[in-house]
Amino acid sequence: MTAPSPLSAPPSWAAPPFSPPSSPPSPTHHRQAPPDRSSQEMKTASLDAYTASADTWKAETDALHASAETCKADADADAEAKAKAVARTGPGAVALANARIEAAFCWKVLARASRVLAAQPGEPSEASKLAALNASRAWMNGYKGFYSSNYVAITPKIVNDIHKKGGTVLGTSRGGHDTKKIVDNIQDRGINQVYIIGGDGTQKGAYEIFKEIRKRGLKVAVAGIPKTIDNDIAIIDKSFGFDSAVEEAQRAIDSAHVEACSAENGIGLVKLMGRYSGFIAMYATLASRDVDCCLIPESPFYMDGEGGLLQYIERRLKENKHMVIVVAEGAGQDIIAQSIPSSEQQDASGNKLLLDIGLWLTHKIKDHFKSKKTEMTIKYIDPTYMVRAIPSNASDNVYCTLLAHSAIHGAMAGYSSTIGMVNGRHAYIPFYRVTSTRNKVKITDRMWARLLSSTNQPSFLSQKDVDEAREADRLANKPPLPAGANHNVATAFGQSASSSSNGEI
Ligand SMILES: Nc1ncnc2c1ncn2[C@@H]1O[C@H](COP(=O)(O)OP(=O)(O)OP(=O)(O)O)[C@@H](O)[C@H]1O
Ligand SMILES: O=P(O)(O)OC[C@H]1O[C@](O)(CO)[C@@H](O)[C@@H]1O
Repeated sequence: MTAPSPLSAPPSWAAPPFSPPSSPPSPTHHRQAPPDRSSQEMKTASLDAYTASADTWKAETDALHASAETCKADADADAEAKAKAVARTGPGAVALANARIEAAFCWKVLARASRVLAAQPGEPSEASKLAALNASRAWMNGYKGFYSSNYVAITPKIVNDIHKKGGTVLGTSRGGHDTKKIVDNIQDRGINQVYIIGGDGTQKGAYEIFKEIRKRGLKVAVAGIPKTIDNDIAIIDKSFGFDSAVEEAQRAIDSAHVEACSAENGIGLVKLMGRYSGFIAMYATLASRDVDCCLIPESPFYMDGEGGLLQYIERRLKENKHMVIVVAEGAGQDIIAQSIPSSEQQDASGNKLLLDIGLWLTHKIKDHFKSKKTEMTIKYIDPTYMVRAIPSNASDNVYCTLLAHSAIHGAMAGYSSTIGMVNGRHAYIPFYRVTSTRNKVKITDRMWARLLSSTNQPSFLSQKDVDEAREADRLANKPPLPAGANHNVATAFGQSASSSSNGEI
């Protein structure tokens, strides 16, 4: 499809074509009339002369205008031909075609919207164009909002200061992703761009919507915007919300440190969110520098015996008289399952519910020191939703703005993808790359080594564990093959596969 045809009439902002003044300009000099002719004759003669010259001017101007139009048309045709030539050969062929489809489609939408809004045929007026573009809508309370409640119109005024509030003005929910109902709603309402904001599960839901839209041949761009405090979304450097959560988690660790220092053999124990990844615990520990032990799901540990956690706690209290332990909520699930039958319960989205490692550790440590008849005081802090309910910080506010800009640019050009920062640059990432694996802390990477040197904790790992972890990382980061990839692509893909820089920020 070619780019939308230029407007038939010049755009309203174009200056009207020059036209000479209807009444001849007053002469800039006064000639003395000869005494023998009547002044009226003279006036008529001079008026005729000016009218004739004005007509000449108009004719010349019209001719100039006509040639300008011709030149412009030639220039447009030339540019179009050049663009086509580039598009046929250059890598931008798909992007240009998409852009044209999108642009043509947008004009149609705008024209339709203007007819509705301004009840007038023909090209959209400026006001109706603006109104149509402003017809942004938000579906409330997550995916089920597409079909269980009406949308709300959002305007610049409504969203003006939402970045200063915690939580989400759109509301959220788990479960309720009915792909058919969602896409039916999108199709029935003539929506051509959908922006979906959320964590790894949300991105998976966005991918399902994209596949259904593609199957139906709809011209709808789907933009997935990653947002979760867990930072567990693959490929991207970090997720929006992560920095704010780390900042708040550090405050909980500071409180645990104060309490631990205020008691004989005081232990401050903090449990932090992050679901099955330990990024919040790792980065809050590095930020705080008052932590003696950080336990995350990705780094197994054991309690008893030589090199175990209880032995380390005893040693640390002897050295320092107090200590701070940070535990990610997903850590130690294998150990707890040995004493508490794993519930296998799930939330509405299918996420496995975690057993409470914080309470379990608190009781285990208390029982241990009681059995040793050693004085010890443990203060357990579980900030839970406080880490998530805070307004986003400055770093996340800027990141969020850039994500929004990138998402809109991509959707307006017709792309469907997850948007995110990869190695410091914003990128459009195919949904299947983001949804095929989860971002987890790599305990063989430098960042975890930096943590171990910061806390001086034992790695709780044998060489066998480290080798197994390296192999698991390698396999987890081998990019999945695109659907239907042939042998050559598979080989090429295998060669180009490089481990993503997850976990390093
Ligand atoms: N594989 C999937 N296919 C379709 N929809 C999914 C899938 N996984 C999750 N969803 C839907 O995406 C929405 C959000 O998922 P979930 O509750 O797991 O939160 P999330 O996006 O992972 O965010 P967070 O990790 O911060 O909790 C839910 O409505 C859920 O039903
Ligand atoms: O809000 P809910 O359903 O209690 O879920 C809590 C989970 O959500 C998150 O905050 C974000 O995924 C996790 O860190 C946490 O485990």
